Amino acid sequence: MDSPGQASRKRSQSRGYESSYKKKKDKTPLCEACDDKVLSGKRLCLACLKAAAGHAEPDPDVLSYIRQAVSEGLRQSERAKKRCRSFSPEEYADLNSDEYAPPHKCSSPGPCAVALSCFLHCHIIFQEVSPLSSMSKYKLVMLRHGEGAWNIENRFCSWVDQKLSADGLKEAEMCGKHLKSLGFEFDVVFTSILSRSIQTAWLVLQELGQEWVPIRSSWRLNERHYGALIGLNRAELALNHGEEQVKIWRRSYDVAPPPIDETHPYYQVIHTDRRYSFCDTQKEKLPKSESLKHVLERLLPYWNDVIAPEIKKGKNILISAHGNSTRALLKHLEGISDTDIINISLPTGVPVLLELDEHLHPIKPHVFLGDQEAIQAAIKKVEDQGKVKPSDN
Ligand SMILES: O=C(O)[C@@H](COP(=O)(O)O)OP(=O)(O)O
Repeated sequence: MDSPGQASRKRSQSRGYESSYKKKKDKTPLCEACDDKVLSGKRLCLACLKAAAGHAEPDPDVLSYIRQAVSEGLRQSERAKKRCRSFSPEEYADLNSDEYAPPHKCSSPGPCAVALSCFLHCHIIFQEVSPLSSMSKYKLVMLRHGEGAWNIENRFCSWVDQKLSADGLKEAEMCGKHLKSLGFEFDVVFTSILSRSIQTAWLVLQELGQEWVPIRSSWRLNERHYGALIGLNRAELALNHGEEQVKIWRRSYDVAPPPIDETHPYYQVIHTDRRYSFCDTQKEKLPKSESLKHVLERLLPYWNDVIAPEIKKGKNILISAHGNSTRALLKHLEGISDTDIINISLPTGVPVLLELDEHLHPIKPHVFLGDQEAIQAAIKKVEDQGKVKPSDN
């Protein structure tokens, strides 16, 4: 007797992928990759889900289904995530999720294996089903600069032009070495106009032996303007305003901190800085405080008009920017929801790889390159910056 996987393989092979994919549009309760019964409210039967996750030998038809579902799922991320959350505990148990614990912090409220049905947040499907990688047309590497002097002091640095710390210099060099070991070659590097992002780009290119690669800098890739919070210590703010408020200021999508005004100790330093005289926006119109939404709004024209066309020409791009400008771009490209973006923090000096199809839609979730355990620890450290220090209690 055929196993469920074999049965589904035979059925989908005899029928062809096209017809099974069309079923999705008819909203039939059958598996979208074969004719088997689906798990309640799911798009695939258990056999196909397992095959997709690498539990069983992947079926070419299932793979080709997943390829399309991935790009559609990413475009319709809100809908896909709702499905993900409706996975029942029995279904989850059946998928033997322990074995497939995610290598990253998944924002799904349940165990990450639930994401098997939404093709969005879980790396498993994408990492284990290797043929998917052949869909990648462009590889975009993004980077939060190496540690800056004020990162160590736990102060909001934002538009204050701090240089890299000694560790930050090492992080940038290590990042370059790592990218070299992976064989990356860049054609253009984009940075903000803040020194820490430019210095990081220099060091990365130096380690790669690609110093000749042009660097293009724009204020539109600058870190978020943190308004009146600039220069303040996050842990002290958490003590005075509560950790929740600090998290809202740092990670919410559409809440901007109070604006900076002329009485602020760093107002003159920032707003009379010569570099802002040559932006594509009048100096007076530059922000005095920004939410992540504002960052995305000022970054998008640069992405659409300058960066994306370079990628489409086939150039390999590195973006050496900041925690929040990178988060904004990731949110846009991956269709991350306003609520899920709250749970994403980026460590310093760690390259983030995003593989894109010809329309610049990601074909799988972003991946942090490097030692996953160390990266998770670094992310936690960034998150903890907004908490009260035990000794301050
Ligand atoms: O402005 C800053 O201090 C940090 C971000 O701070 P958080 O959003 O992590 O609090 O930006 P970056 O170091 O990436 O330039």
